[in-house]
Amino acid sequence: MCFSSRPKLDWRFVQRFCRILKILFPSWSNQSVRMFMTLLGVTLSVQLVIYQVGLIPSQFYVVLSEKNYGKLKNLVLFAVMLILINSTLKSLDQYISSLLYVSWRKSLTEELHSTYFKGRVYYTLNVLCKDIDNPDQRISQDVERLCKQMSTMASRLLISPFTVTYYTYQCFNSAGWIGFVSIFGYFVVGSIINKILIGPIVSMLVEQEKLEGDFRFKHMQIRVNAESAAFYRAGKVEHMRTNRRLQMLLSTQRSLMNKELWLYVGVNTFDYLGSILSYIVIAIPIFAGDYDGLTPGELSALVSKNAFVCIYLINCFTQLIDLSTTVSDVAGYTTYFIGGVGSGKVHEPGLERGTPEAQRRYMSARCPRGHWRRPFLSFLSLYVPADMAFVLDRLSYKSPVSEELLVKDLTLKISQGTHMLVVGNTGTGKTSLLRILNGLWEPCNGSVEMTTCFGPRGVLFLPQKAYLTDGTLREQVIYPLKNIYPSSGSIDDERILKYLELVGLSNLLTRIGGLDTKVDWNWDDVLSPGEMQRLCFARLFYLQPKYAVLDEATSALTEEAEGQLYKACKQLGMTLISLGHRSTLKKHHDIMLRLCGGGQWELTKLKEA
Ligand SMILES: Nc1ncnc2c1ncn2[C@@H]1O[C@H](COP(=O)(O)OP(=O)(O)OP(=O)(O)O)[C@@H](O)[C@H]1O
Repeated sequence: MCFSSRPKLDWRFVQRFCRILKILFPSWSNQSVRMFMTLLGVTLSVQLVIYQVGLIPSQFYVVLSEKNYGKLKNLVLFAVMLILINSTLKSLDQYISSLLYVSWRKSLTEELHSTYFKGRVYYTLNVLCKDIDNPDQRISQDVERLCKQMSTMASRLLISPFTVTYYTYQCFNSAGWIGFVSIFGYFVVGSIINKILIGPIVSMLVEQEKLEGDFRFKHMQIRVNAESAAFYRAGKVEHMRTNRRLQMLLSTQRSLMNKELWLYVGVNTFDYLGSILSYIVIAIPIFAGDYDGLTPGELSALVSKNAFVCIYLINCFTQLIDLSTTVSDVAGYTTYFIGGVGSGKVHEPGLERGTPEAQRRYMSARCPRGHWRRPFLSFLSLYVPADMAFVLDRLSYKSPVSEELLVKDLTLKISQGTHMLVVGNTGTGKTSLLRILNGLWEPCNGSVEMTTCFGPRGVLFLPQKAYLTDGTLREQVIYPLKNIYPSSGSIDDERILKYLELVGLSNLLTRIGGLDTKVDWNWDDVLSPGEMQRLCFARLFYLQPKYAVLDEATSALTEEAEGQLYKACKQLGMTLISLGHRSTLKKHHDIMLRLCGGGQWELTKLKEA
């Protein structure tokens, strides 16, 4: 599922929001539910205390007009006590809200992570499906904002029906039905104006979020490629380009602020008119003579109480309006992303083939040897012998953005012991063939079947860009395994050291200070491209797959080093499928697949069997 339209407040939105609620409250016994219930209790108590605090000024009017010293003393003590209780409860409310925020952020982010890293969703979202901008920002920043907003607003929203009913009743008591109707009418008018003013702001907020992400991404791009940029002495151009992104962001922010100005005028007018309205609604029964029998002190107390009740009722309504703004602003887009991605229904080419069985096998790295294996994608009804890695049948494929076929009707079997070299001009689709074999892209026609598993003892891909993750040297070597072998395993240490030596990186160990030394640098910044490629080969030797697919994996090495590494691969029993431009690669392979462009290809023998 790729996202193609902007978020709307519709039925789909409600469904997605419910999905989020399910993640936040997975079961009744869940810690979040308990915390939320406590928060609800505390918020309710705060409301009760606030009501008492709100009545204090009116009581002061009475006591002061009576000049009663004894009552004044008691009232002061009562007021101080209420204020202490109020501040304690409010602080508790804030504290529980913060805890709830952390707990919700954990649940929501972990849920998103589990979908994002499932299969190859992260690849699909970042490379193939461009309809979601900056997924990283959605996961890190938007989730944070949504959880913060919800933890502060949710409990208040839930108790708002009670507070609204109670204060409506109080307002009706002191100012009659005119008071209640005027305030309700005022709220309706305020909401309509608010809705009109907020309309253009929502879409602009979404745009601003996108530009914010783009600006941050530009800085990240420079951070990751600082050395390359420095070689080009690209400071000036990068300065200009980064400033351009900043300008775009700031100009959107400025337009947003211009539009927000009218919203602020509306909101502030609404707030201050509300306080005057409270006096107008009490003025009506006073002028009508309903309270003629009251003393000036009692009348002041009534006006004060009525002002508090009316203003608080307006405040309750204002909170509801604020919440609708929050929902359409932050939650709108975030829910769109979280509800959509979190549902785990992002279309992912090849996932059917790789998941869940293949993924499990890939990560657990326990591929049985010497068995007949069931194909992942069963276009053949027969079982395929275990000495075969891929069966391609009239396979045609193209790039996702083009209609032109890169390769047409390719039929081929890749079997154990037959090393294959794939060559061809730039852009003829060599790496794309690997994407198809790996299930990252879908073929247009024909079929491709992987008849062995991913990972150790199956197939391992070394991509064109050597990828080093964060972590220790050991973690680089055992990648993508997580912790199959305990870090204290000495046998494992011996193997790792042996392979580091074999690829000519023993000095790295001395430099870093050990296999498990924690590093805080980015490996890409401290290793040369050749060292990175060598480290990837150490990884390959450590994992010892039956089939190694190498995409220009030796391009940064000398021919001599390349020869040594290929020899070591073969000694370890690997069958090689290589992509590359160097003619020296031919001698390490048995067959050669040449991609000629325009869908054409040819297969030739390099060595006699
Ligand atoms: N993610 C992508 N989205 C759209 N088009 C892509 C994507 N990746 C690659 N392409 C396009 O697909 C075509 C084949 O690319 P591929 O990477 O397979 O080339 P190649 O033969 O490996 O080239 P090289 O020898 O330079 O590595 C190219 O035209 C490329 O621009």
